[in-house]
Amino acid sequence: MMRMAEVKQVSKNFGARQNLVRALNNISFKIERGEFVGVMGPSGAGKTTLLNVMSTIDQPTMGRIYLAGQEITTLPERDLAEFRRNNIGFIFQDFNLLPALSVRENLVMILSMLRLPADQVEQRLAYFSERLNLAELMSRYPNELSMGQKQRVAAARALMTRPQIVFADEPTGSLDSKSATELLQYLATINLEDETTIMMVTHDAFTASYCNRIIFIKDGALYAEVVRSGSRRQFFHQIIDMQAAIGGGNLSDFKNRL
Ligand SMILES: Nc1ncnc2c1ncn2[C@@H]1O[C@H](COP(=O)(O)OP(=O)(O)OP(=O)(O)O)[C@@H](O)[C@H]1O
Repeated sequence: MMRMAEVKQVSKNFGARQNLVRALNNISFKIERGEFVGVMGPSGAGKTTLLNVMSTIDQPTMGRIYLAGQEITTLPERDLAEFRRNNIGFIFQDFNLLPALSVRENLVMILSMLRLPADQVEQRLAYFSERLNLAELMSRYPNELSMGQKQRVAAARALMTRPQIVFADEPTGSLDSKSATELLQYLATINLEDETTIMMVTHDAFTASYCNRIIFIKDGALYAEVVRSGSRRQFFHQIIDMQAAIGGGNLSDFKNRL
């Protein structure tokens, strides 16, 4: 297997002196090509920070990060923009759809940056429109979409460029359970069929059970890993058990208030 990502002794601090927050504390791990990795842990553990530094949105305070064999922590901004465009897909909570453009135009704009021939643009639009059930939404504008519909458009936009790695932050957070399951099945399919590597932050054990491996972080450091070996149902229960062990989740928040 080829290495898709490597995080080497990465730390990220916010603020200074008495306001210093160590969001990531000397964390190291690897992701192989084709893995579907979940990131879980209590609120404030550093999950989003980890996703941001790995996806080139933010810079670590210390340490090195490699994506697809390229060290991204030393790339100048100009090269980073191109690296991002060619290699990375983002499915984030604020959908970043351009309000003045229709859904179709939002999607075409992403593809036009890849300078694909027109027939391939149409082909990909058709493929993703069908996969993510967007046909009826194509001529609408973002403010005419529900949260779940926006999330589907955002997912299509992230996947259309056929990135090597997709970073997703709570990608099913705004979806009803049927749409959430569909999106997860779709992510699992492109992970299997296209060997797209996926790294996904989630609080939800059901969502996480679609991954092959879960990295649990606590206080900015690696706490444990759970690798799927049996059925998704068994994996789901392993994830629940680890969530209980790590604490600080919703359940313990609830208990603390009793
Ligand atoms: N821009 C920032 N400035 C200051 N502190 C920050 C900033 N971003 C994050 N932090 C702090 O860093 C720590 C890690 O935050 P992060 O958002 O990565 O956690 P998380 O695990 O994603 O949490 P949640 O599950 O609640 O979304 C927290 O203590 C947070 O308050």
